[in-house]
Amino acid sequence: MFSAQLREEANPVFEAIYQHPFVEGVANGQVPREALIHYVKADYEYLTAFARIYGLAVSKCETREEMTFFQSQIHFVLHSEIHPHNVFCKVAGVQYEDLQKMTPPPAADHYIAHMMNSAVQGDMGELMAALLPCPWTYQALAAHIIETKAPDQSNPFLEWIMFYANKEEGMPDVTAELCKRLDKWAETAGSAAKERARKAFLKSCMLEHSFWEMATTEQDWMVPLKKGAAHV
Ligand SMILES: Cc1ncc(CO)c(N)n1
Repeated sequence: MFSAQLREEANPVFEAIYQHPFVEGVANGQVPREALIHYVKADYEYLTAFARIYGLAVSKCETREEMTFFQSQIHFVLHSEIHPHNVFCKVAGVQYEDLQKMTPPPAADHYIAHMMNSAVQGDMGELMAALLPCPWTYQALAAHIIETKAPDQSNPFLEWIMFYANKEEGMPDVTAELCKRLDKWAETAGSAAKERARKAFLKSCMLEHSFWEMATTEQDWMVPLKKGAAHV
């Protein structure tokens, strides 16, 4: 299966994500407050972009069944994913509303631009391949935390972990859905198209890792502008 091949090739990136200090901090129930805040600020912008990209996906669908899937994902990103953000806000002791106006730092900006580019320039396979590491790496890292740490109520991130591990009632398995659709696409796609999808997938995996690093180091643009001014 195409998706299984991609997953195999990306394995070093998945392993690096499991070992990233931010992810280990979630596993151990301790992440620096500033890193949590930086993450939520950037991820709010990232998920807004993600919803737009799912909108572009809707515009490329051939069938209503596909449209229904992507529109349900828009709803998931805009509404359900508020929950894990609120878990981080609660631990950091901040109001979610106060974190909703960031200019995405370079790594987040790069990831957003890569997904947008794949959606605009690519076919449906490339688009899905660029989007897939988002649910897949989170589901995998959450499953890895459960397996290795068996977190309980003493971990303040427990609900975050359970959310992304897909342990909540009625949660759709987005990773499985996207894999199924990507594999179906790959059955008839040519080798050049599959190569573009492969590259888009691997780059998104790398950018997932960069995103954790961006949060941990509180990455920002190099030159500060006047306070409150947005970067271009
Ligand atoms: C950067 C990033 N990747 C994946 C997810 C999971 O949806 C998220 N919220 N943010």
